[in-house]
Amino acid sequence: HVPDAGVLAPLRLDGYLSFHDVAAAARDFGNRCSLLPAAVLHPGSVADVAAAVRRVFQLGERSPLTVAARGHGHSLLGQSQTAGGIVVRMESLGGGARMRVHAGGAGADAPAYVDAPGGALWINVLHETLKHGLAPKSWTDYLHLTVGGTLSNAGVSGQAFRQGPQVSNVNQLEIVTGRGDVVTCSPEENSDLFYGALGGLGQFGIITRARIALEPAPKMVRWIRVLYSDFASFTEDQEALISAERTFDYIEGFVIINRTGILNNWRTSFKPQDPVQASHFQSDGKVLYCLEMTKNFDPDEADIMEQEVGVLLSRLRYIQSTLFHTDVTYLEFLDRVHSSELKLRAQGLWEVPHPWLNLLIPRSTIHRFATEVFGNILKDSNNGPILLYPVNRSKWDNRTSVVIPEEEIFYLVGFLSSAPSASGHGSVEHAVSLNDKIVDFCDKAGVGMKQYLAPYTTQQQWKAHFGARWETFERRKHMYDPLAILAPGQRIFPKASLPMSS
Ligand SMILES: Cc1cc2nc3c(=O)[nH]c(=O)nc-3n(C[C@H](O)[C@H](O)[C@H](O)COP(=O)(O)OP(=O)(O)OC[C@H]3O[C@@H](n4cnc5c(N)ncnc54)[C@H](O)[C@@H]3O)c2cc1C
Repeated sequence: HVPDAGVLAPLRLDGYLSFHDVAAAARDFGNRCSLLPAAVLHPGSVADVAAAVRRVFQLGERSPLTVAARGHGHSLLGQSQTAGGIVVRMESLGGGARMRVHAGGAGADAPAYVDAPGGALWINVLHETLKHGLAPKSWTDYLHLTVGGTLSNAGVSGQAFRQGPQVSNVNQLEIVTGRGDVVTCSPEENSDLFYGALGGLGQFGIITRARIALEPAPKMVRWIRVLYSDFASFTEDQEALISAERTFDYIEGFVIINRTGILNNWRTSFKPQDPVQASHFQSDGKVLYCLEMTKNFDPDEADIMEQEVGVLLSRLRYIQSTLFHTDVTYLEFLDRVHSSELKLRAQGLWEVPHPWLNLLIPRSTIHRFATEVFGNILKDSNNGPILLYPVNRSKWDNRTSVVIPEEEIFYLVGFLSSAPSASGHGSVEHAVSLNDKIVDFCDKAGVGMKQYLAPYTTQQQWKAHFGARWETFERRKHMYDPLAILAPGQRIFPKASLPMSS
């Protein structure tokens, strides 16, 4: 049943409604789910977004129409799609011309920020702010994602241990609610909606603008990798680094099980002496752990950076012959995954299915988790990079909708699998069966895991995910999107007349 999006036709829009590109809006990065919308709205203004949502709201609960904001469509399982509804192409409002950089003044009273459209790609926010010598503080590993898309999840990368996730670095939002109202919100004004929308999986409104905190942009980056064969030393060093006062500016880590093939190494453009490809280092088939760090520096003060890095490295217990580093610009470092994307695209390997699994594991159970997962479940193979790095809970604002483990330190563990073949080890089925084993282990062993970018398909699962926070999440839904019009692809609140799809 395809509902009639023609009900939007009488609207006077600054942009336009299209019907020919519905197939493209039924795809995402996960490439495992395809829900065909009735139409795609290319908004020319925030008023267009509000008018479309308001119209659907006015149709009432008997109308099956829903509205899905689509960022860059980098969801994994249809989260930015809608079956038979309206997809709002947020990138139409994402251009640099709509960005406003406020350079701020001296002192803490006038901090710098940028007002960026919800549909702006982070790479474009970076380009725009760099013109003023400024940059956002917290990132994702990949910048071709939208502001509204990552803020609806959390936005986590190697800066989060110090700066918090991206949702901790926003001062104000402009939101179109599920009633079609345009609301400005911040910690001081409409704070319930502000915190609800951050990590809110698009459930309470469409973010049309975000005020993002800025800092002076670093010029250069010393980018360092070292290897460990011992998991305990690897994680102890990571934890010591994220807890220290004077430390690196970015700290991540990854697990190296299978060192061959572009699909296992796509995540980075780290060039000069990539340890992942360093053939001279023999590990006898053992699992290796790579600690990745950066130190920002001004080329005029490279000596100071060298000294500081030397002191920091001297406290670590990595395998001494495996220290690799390179110096790149801040922009090159932040945009590092994009060059790999281009290589994969050239080989047709970017559009393959991506059965990713992202977990947040408390510090107290990370060893048990690693023993089972890397020693047993994934002993011989993996289908893509595996990230593993700690962050501190105190940097996450617990008033947002983001769900994280209870402990002060927890790990982000990302299994970024690709499934290039229809059967065998490279298939979706194989990757999903490994993911299921990992999740199953976590449940049975009481690991205290929470999923990030969770692909749950029933409200029961979501209730378990939110735990004690479910009541607040549900209350906010009734308040801001009472007809459950928005982001139906998250499968949290089915619109009354629509069956829950999986
Ligand atoms: C290669 C790659 C690397 C990644 N690296 C990281 C990483 O390092 N850290 C990290 O945290 N995440 C990472 N992600 C995940 C990323 O945060 C999610 O894919 C997220 O969905 C953002 O993608 P998007 O902007 O394309 O949004 P979409 O996938 O289009 O949308 C995501 C969800 O948000 C909703 N939405 C979209 N725009 C808005 C808006 N303006 N207002 C309200 N709701 C909206 C959609 O309806 C959907 O439910 C990565 C993803 C990929 C593909």
